[in-house]
Amino acid sequence: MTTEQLVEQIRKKKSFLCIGLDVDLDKIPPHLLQEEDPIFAFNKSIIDATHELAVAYKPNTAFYEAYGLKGWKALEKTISYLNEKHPEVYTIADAKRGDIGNTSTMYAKAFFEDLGFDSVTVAPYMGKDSVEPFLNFKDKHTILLALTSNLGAYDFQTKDLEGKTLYTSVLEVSKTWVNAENLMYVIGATKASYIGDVRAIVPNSFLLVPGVGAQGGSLTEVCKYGLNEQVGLLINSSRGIIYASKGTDFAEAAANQAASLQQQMESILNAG
Ligand SMILES: O=C(O)c1cc(=O)[nH]c(=O)n1[C@@H]1O[C@H](COP(=O)(O)O)[C@@H](O)[C@H]1O
Repeated sequence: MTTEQLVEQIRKKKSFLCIGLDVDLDKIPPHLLQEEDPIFAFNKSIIDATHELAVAYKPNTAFYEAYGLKGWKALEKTISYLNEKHPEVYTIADAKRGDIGNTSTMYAKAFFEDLGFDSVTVAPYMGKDSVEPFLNFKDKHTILLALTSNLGAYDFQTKDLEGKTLYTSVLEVSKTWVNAENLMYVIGATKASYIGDVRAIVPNSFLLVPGVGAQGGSLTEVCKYGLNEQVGLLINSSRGIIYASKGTDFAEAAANQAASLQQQMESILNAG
């Protein structure tokens, strides 16, 4: 999906919500465990109940890899379901990959060609030649970790490196890479006060912002500093939406949580 198509969906749905499909068999409603594929059954119900409220879905691959072959099959079924039934929805493989060039090419093929995701999260640590193989794919986005939501972000990312912080270097340098227009950046919602500095460097880039909900980030604060002319934000919530109930009403409860965020987003967009 192109950036323009994503923006069109955001305007149409009045939402820049991304729902994280981080499926943990210990947390899903127990009655689903009797299904042949409980992970897919859970995802399908969540998607069916929320697809009009969200513009994107982000399965974090750890939650699928943890269940081996069964987990990977459930991931495949989930992305195929989204691509076939809801092609207007933007999809993110949260895999945080990145390696030497020929290996990154294979990662990119796995997520873009084999599975058919619109985007993948990538770590910038190994530099240009580890990221450009992802950027070579047309109409696909590479979402580079810049300033993450966790406490460990302060270990390296905000440290001074020749007069600038490491994360600002990541933003400045990556902007110069081949097909940099295919880049988006991860900025944690818990780091809202830094978003003004981020926007000074990448005013037009989309930011994927996880950390609203379970991690305590504020949607209003993120929007205050992060919105741009094309909206430019995808706000992710995983646990806060998908585990709203452990009962048979789990999909409805998830939809209520998603609707509450969508309504706040609509008011923010109307006010802008
Ligand atoms: O790349 C990510 O999506 C990500 C980056 C980051 O800085 N922080 C972060 O929480 N995430 C992911 O975003 C999701 C957040 O989930 P919740 O805290 O349950 O909403 C998880 O899949 C995380 O792995």
